[in-house]
Amino acid sequence: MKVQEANNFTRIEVLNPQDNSIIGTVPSATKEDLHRIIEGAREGAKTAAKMTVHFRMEVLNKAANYIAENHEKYAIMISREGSKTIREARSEVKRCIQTLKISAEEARRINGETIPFSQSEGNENRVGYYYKVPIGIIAAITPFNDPLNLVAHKVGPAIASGNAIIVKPSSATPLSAILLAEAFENAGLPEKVLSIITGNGNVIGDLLVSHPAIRMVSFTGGLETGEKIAHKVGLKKLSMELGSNSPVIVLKDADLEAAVKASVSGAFYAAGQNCLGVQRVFIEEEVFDTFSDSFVEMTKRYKVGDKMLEATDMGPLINEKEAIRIETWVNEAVSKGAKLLTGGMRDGAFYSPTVLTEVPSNSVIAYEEVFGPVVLLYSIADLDEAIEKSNDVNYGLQAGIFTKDLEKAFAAIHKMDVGGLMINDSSDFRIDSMPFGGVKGSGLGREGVKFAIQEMTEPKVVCFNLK
Ligand SMILES: NC(=O)c1ccc[n+]([C@@H]2O[C@H](COP(=O)([O-])OP(=O)(O)OC[C@H]3O[C@@H](n4cnc5c(N)ncnc54)[C@H](O)[C@@H]3O)[C@@H](O)[C@H]2O)c1
Repeated sequence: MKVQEANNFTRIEVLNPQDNSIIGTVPSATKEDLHRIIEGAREGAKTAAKMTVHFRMEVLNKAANYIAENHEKYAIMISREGSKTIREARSEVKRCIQTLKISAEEARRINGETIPFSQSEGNENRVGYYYKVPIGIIAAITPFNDPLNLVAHKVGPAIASGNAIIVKPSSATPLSAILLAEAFENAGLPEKVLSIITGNGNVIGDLLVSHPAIRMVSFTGGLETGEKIAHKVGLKKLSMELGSNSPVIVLKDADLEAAVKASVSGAFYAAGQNCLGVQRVFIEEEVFDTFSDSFVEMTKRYKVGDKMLEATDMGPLINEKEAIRIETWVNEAVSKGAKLLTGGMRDGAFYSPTVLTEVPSNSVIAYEEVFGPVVLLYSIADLDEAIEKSNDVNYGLQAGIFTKDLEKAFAAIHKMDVGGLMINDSSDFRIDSMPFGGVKGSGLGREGVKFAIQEMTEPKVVCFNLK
């Protein structure tokens, strides 16, 4: 399970986005390095398929326990190389431990069933069953924003189902993935079942996703990258966890205080660099002013600053380039007539929590994924208008609705084009065992351990002719 030892001497610097200090370096793999890793993974796949279920469970639990024992080391790494505050990083470590423990539990539930052959005339003398087999080698490509738990969401299910896996983490945050590999090494996972390859997606990406030895590509990242990869993979399984610009609907009968609190935290968690982050809030006009005033007041109380301080609520963007992109999008909306209620200030990679209203529909920020700390508030006449506007984008990951009216909640359940709808919670709600994924430009397939395992296995049919 060695982290790749690259043949070349080119290294990628991993920077702390807050001050651009160098935290470490990782190899920038070449295609030759990747060929070597894939050859190793072929052996790893044979080893993985032979691992008994109790051994897989033991390894997953041991890795989870190792992370729990070294909790703070993992949290500090997530926070230093990424953009999460130390408090946010600690909660990601907790979730990663959960993800691995759930993977251990699910390993024992990977089963098949008997097939009633006698339903088909002439087959009364046949008996048989199907069971689930691993698919072989999985390529996992992961983004920067949850650098530990999103990797665990691919590695945990892959090991639980007896597969080998090659992880290519984001070059901005590869060190947390390497620490995850350390936990598995410590837990006794055999060599080459898990490999980590670091490098530029544009250099090694095509080969990784199109290589015939890879039987599944499990990607989490942006829509544009996802589409590029989808064109390259060829005949293999594909799972795509992409972005969104998640809506939350607030009806006039809602508990407004709860709606404001959940929407603010859903919008600014990880400085808005969250695929489930609240981007668009549709508020019934009767309560718009009350909601908006309270939302802006709570936003103004957010403490932005040093990620490592306990008191900090929000850290920087992953780099200055991202902060500049967000600034440009906000300025474009304002130049087209949007009203800036608070925020809109940039300082290096930091961008202040920002609230906009009256955003014209032709502003980029109205329909693209902002992936930053910016929320758009809309006044709407009724639920129908909110649903129509929520659905009128190319994304559909998760959404939220705040109402006490069951009938209206069910109308939203039936009509919203999303992978998950949270009633009286923001779009940002997730636990690691629930099915997770989107429709439209938000993705293909589902994660959430049990569901990832389904994607990573194939049913194999066995049929006995007893005649
Ligand atoms: N749905 C989800 O579960 C989920 C979770 C987190 C993040 N995301 C999405 O991820 C995006 C932010 O992350 P990001 O900026 O790291 O995404 P990104 O698409 O820029 O990069 C994701 C990964 O793809 C790699 N990559 C880039 N070009 C490649 C290529 N040509 N071939 C193969 N790999 C390539 C990158 O190196 C990185 O490891 C947002 O859009 C966010 O919504 C989705």
